[in-house]
Amino acid sequence: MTPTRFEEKASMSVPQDGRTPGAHAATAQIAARATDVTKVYGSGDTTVEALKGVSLSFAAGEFTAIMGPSGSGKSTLMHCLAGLDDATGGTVTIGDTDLTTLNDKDMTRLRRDRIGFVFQSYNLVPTLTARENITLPLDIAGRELDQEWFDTVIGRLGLTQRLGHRPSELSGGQQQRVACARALVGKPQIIFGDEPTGNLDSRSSGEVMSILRAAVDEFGQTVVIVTHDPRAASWADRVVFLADGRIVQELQSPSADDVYAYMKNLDS
Ligand SMILES: Nc1ncnc2c1ncn2[C@@H]1O[C@H](COP(=O)(O)OP(=O)(O)OP(=O)(O)O)[C@@H](O)[C@H]1O
Repeated sequence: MTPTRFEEKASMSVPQDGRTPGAHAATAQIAARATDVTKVYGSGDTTVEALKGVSLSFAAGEFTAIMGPSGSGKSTLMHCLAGLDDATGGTVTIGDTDLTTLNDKDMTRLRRDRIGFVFQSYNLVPTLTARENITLPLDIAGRELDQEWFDTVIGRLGLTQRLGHRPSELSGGQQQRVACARALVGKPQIIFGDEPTGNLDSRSSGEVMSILRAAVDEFGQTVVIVTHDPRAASWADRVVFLADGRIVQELQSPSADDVYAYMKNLDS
């Protein structure tokens, strides 16, 4: 991503938590960083080296897609970045916070307050309405809802008429939009998506990707997703490819065809 493009995006972003777009561009350059991250599962004969020294930075206001063959370490990397799993070696930072220094309580608080998640399986609470699902993380944290921001997000996601519905009364695409709203309303520094379009048809998939794109372009957030879908990846500013636990390539603003061609190359 060129600096010009970043500055353009930062100037369009909505101020958050008192930050101005200018300050966003000037100070919050790196939203997350992995430095020489390793991850080993098991021991002895069953040892699996899932990550073999991954170093990667995520600029604030940037949209990154992580791709690679099955078993290449994508989910492991995302889980380590998001504090859902511990790295075996190396460091992971969210903003200025080194995750390896946090105890369980502080880690839970960081995940709750500074990270948004969108999962393939939506992870909505079936007994709660869409509105209750969206505000649940804030309710648990005892944080006040920013009603204006809530209305902006809900309007942008086309959920205004669906807030009273339970997940079973919503389509898959609508459920994933509720999950996106849940990730956005708390204004987290960074949103992680683990195959957020994995269960969706191409239309719903496009809707969800356009929302994540808007989270970056209009709301100034940072988004990192894991995906197998070249079309989904083409919404990102850059696509990072993993193979066998290592980063093997990065493409800047690729088309779906570029991504597809590189994946074929990687498979062969
Ligand atoms: N809990 C675990 N215990 C042991 N091995 C694991 C565990 N989780 C992942 N692995 C192994 O680590 C490697 C990387 O797995 P990971 O799920 O990160 O890959 P991935 O690229 O996300 O794959 P996929 O695209 O199939 O979801 C694989 O060899 C996998 O079998």
